[in-house]
Amino acid sequence: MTVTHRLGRGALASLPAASRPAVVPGSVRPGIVHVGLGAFHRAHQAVFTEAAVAASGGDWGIIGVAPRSRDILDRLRAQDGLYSVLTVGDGADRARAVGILGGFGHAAGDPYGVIAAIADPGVRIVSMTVTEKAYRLDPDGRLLLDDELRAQLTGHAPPTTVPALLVRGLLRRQAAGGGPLTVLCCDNLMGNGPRIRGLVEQALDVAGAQLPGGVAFPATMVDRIVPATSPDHIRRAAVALGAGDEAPVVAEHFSQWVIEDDFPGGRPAWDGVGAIMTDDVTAWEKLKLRALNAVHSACAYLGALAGRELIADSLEIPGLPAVLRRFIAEDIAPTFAPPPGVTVAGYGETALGRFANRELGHRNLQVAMDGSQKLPHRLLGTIADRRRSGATPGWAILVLAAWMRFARGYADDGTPVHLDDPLAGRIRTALAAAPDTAPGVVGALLALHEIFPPHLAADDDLRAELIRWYGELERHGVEATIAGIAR
Ligand SMILES: NC(=O)c1ccc[n+]([C@@H]2O[C@H](COP(=O)([O-])OP(=O)(O)OC[C@H]3O[C@@H](n4cnc5c(N)ncnc54)[C@H](O)[C@@H]3O)[C@@H](O)[C@H]2O)c1
Ligand SMILES: O=P(O)(O)OC[C@@H](O)[C@@H](O)[C@H](O)[C@H](O)CO
Repeated sequence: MTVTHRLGRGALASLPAASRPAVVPGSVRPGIVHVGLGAFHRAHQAVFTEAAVAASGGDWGIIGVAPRSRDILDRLRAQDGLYSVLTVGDGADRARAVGILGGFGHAAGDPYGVIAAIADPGVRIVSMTVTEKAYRLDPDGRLLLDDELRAQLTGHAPPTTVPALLVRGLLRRQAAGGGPLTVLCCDNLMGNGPRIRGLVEQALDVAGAQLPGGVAFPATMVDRIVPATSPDHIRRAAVALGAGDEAPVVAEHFSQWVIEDDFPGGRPAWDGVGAIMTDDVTAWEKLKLRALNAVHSACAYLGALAGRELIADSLEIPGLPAVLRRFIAEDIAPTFAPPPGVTVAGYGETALGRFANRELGHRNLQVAMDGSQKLPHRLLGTIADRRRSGATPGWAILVLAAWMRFARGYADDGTPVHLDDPLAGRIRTALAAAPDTAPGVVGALLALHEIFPPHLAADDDLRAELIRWYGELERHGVEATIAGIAR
């Protein structure tokens, strides 16, 4: 099929009825500023919000802010803010346009425009999906200050970073009498609400100010697998939509959102379209980060070392699904009580089924990215909790050993693998100064206090088990190590 025209308001009438947006683009007044206009927001919060506005109304259009590159803004502006979500996984591609984006901002190019949007009284929610590293927090939630950030927070440099946008935006809003506001972090961080509240309080302190009244920071658990869009996805979206789209996102059918209901300025009727509103999201967060994200990381590091490209390929390593099931049942499940009506094993099984969705094309190297920022939230809590109970969580430690092998920068066959991580420099320096042996690598990486809390770094049993697994992976490679466990 040849697609001759591009998505935009003018193309809507020609789209199949099931592919048209639920709201007319530009027709909903903005009530949300969202920072981080990446793939995930466009396939998750934007979709929930559009459905909620279509069903129940409300001025909840979204102003999408790109923090750094303006590429996505150019693509979306050329399409009147429209883009499509390509849903894959059951053999039939489906694409539907989304029209809830009603304005744009660019933090790197026009930070004061973003701050003005945050201060606008019509805006009552500022949400974010900017990846773990953008918050500049250490694993204990301490703000990592440098001269540049300090200058941004105190108003001596343009506020282009996430902490500075939040702080300068809140102060401007307070000065303008902007009214109550909810700051909603939709990143995969444990305790994301309180963590961002702590970030804002520390950053305000540097700015010589205090948290204004009427600002809430609910925690939330977000879940939908949304890989980076590939050229093949762009081609398939155009075919499914019947119009060219330069900004589609690809996603699985599954989508889940659990949110603490603390919105002093109001919120869209997300609960009417499938979101779960709750008083306490902790059990959901632990379930998701420990029984889904950590298992995802396990697939990514073990699979990348074994030379597998996709998450779905990793699951084809003989014996790996069985090892992952034992990781979930023996190490993860004992560490928390799941939400009522959910079992950790059942949830983990569903996650494994979702990871096997080959149509997503989710690359191991994408999930493996930023391990230093992700592992504390998804893996180290499990290890710490099991160690506190006197247990040695062997499967979790195998995953950590796989990350350590991966951090060296080579797959099992000696092919270089790219370490894409904000601490890559620190990691390389630490490894270069240590012997390239199991005890040398494990010792050098455990000493990175930006990743490992002192009680784990000083745990001799953990270290010994890490060295044992690292040695197995070094001697035999991933495939033979996993096969040996299965025997
Ligand atoms: N993609 C998913 O499957 C998924 C699922 C659940 C949660 N999430 C959360 O959403 C986040 C983003 O995922 P995505 O798929 O949209 O990724 P993406 O790569 O498409 O977008 C990342 C966004 O973060 C911004 N960003 C990256 N580094 C930054 C920095 N240092 N400072 C400021 N902004 C920065 C980018 O500009 C971009 O807007 C994830 O890190 C995760 O916390 C993603
Ligand atoms: O998005 P990240 O980079 O925090 O982690 C990579 C994946 O584990 C993650 O994106 C999952 O796909 C997602 O969390 C599923 O909801």
